[in-house]
Amino acid sequence: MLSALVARTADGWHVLVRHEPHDKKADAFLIGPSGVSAVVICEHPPDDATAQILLRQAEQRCAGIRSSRGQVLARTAVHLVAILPGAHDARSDGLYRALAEKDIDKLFRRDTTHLERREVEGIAEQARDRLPGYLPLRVSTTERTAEPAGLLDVEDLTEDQLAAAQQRSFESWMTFLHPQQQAVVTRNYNGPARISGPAGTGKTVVALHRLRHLARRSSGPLLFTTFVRTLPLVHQQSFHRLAPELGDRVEFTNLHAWARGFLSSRNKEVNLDSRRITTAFSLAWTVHRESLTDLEPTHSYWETEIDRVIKGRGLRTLEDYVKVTRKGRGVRLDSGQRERVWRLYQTYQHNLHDRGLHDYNDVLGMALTELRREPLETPYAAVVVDEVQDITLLGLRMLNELAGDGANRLLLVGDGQQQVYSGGWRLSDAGIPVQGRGEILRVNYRNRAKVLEFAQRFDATNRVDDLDGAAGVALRDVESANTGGTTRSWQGPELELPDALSAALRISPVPPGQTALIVFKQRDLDCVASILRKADVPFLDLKHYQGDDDGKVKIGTVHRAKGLDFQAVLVVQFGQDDAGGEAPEDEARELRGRQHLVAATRARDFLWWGVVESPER
Ligand SMILES: Nc1ncnc2c1ncn2[C@@H]1O[C@H](COP(=O)(O)OP(=O)(O)OP(=O)(O)O)[C@@H](O)[C@H]1O
Repeated sequence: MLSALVARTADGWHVLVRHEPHDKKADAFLIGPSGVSAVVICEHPPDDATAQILLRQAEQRCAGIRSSRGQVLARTAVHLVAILPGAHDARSDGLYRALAEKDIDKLFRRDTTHLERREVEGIAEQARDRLPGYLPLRVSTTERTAEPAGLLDVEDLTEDQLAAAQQRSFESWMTFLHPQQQAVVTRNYNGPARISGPAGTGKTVVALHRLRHLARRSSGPLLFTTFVRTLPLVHQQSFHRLAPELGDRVEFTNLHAWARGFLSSRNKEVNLDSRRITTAFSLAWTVHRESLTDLEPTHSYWETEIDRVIKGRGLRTLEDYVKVTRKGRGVRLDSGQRERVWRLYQTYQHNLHDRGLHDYNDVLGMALTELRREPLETPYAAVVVDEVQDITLLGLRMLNELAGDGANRLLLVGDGQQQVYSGGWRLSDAGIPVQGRGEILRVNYRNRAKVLEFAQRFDATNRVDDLDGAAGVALRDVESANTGGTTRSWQGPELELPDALSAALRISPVPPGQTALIVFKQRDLDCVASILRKADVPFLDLKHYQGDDDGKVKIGTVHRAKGLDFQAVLVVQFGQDDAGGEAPEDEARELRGRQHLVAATRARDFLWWGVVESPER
């Protein structure tokens, strides 16, 4: 059995085998481009207590292994694998991956590799010192046949390949973490906790490792959720690679889908129809337009007021609305003016009710009420919320109720600087106390230096909030972990945009499948989609993106792109009125700055920024 593992050393894997068998220690350690695995070979699958001991031992033995960049081997990156020689089939149990002998090849699958050769060599060398009692075994190098699978020899690389190899190290987060990231992954929080920090500092990476850490120490389901529909699916793919043994124990779903599924499980009917909701609002606007246009003529400003302030904060009475601080809203309203807005809200509510409709806030409100009436039968061991800055206060209250009280149950991850919707709150407004349990990550790992420098120009000088009213860290103050990168700018009339985009795709060193084209409004998306179609460039709307590399350029608005990253990003900004142009100028400018910052920080290596001079279409 071990010989099957040792045979892989010809392909650049390292195997360290115990001198003497011991039922509470791993039989071998396997180190390769997929990371580090402690391997036990046993007739029967280990029970939980034994698996926990094996895992802890392996984690402790490997603790302190470092990468050449000074990162530490994540405790959560050590896998436990049980090989069952007699079994026909084996099921993973959450603590370890179980494999029948015939399935051993799964350990070496190329799609699980994420470390470069020098990183593997570095780990193996340090592991030898940390694993007394284990002997490194190798097949003789003369038996070496093929080039190591998934590994590259630096001397043999052309410049292009070298660039490609550098990209791959972006996945090393599956094995190596910054010491601060590592600390947050395993820290014990005696209540709700919060991770904030500027774009690209690894907040999601930490959240995924933490999920694995918590799953290893608990039973029952765990939940990862965000506001954006497709984001959880993309992160789910990464998580399955990080923690294949956990199968579906961690649920990845967006907030509203979760709420709807939950309500349906309680036989509560939800009637959510975006088109009809818009009509309900438009009809209300027709009635109240005259009383509000002197304050602000664009109806979407008031639509946002209802969505993010009145309903989003769960306000029930005019008295509450008069008292509330409308953080981030540009139009100041005295109590008489708020009364006028309230009437618009009441008519809108009336219209929804008449049509038997629910809007997005209603769904969250209903789920909150239902959870308060009767909590989940099987509570989540932990709830992790990503991109929390764009969730409404009502959504936060629901999540807090869902997670329940207790240590390590609720983790909120976000960055106030990346808020792409208007309206603001503090976590304490939702009754979520995080004092003493707030972490700020400060090292940007995603963006190459030139890209980061470009993105920092969108960093407003305003004070950055840590999501709870205290000072946070802005993108301009982030430490950069990468060098290099390329940025290009273009400005011209719309007529020349097709040629400019084609040229951008041509000069980009990155394949189309790793490239995203980001705009700021839905109508701009239609425009760039039509350009790509005419140029025969295959593309996929980010609405349907689930993390696969299908060779197509991904296109979408910044609202869809947030939380994601791509090797190359092309941004098309139409004129100066891109973001939330409906709001009064200060608010619009701030929102626009944040949206630009989010768009620019999606790029890892190559960023092209195009400004279309004439917005007329
Ligand atoms: N420890 C690490 N080692 C190597 N790369 C890392 C590490 N942590 C993060 N990264 C890289 O940085 C990228 C960004 O990480 P992540 O998405 O977790 O950041 P974020 O703070 O959530 O970003 P944003 O707020 O912009 O969505 C990852 O895709 C990964 O490539």
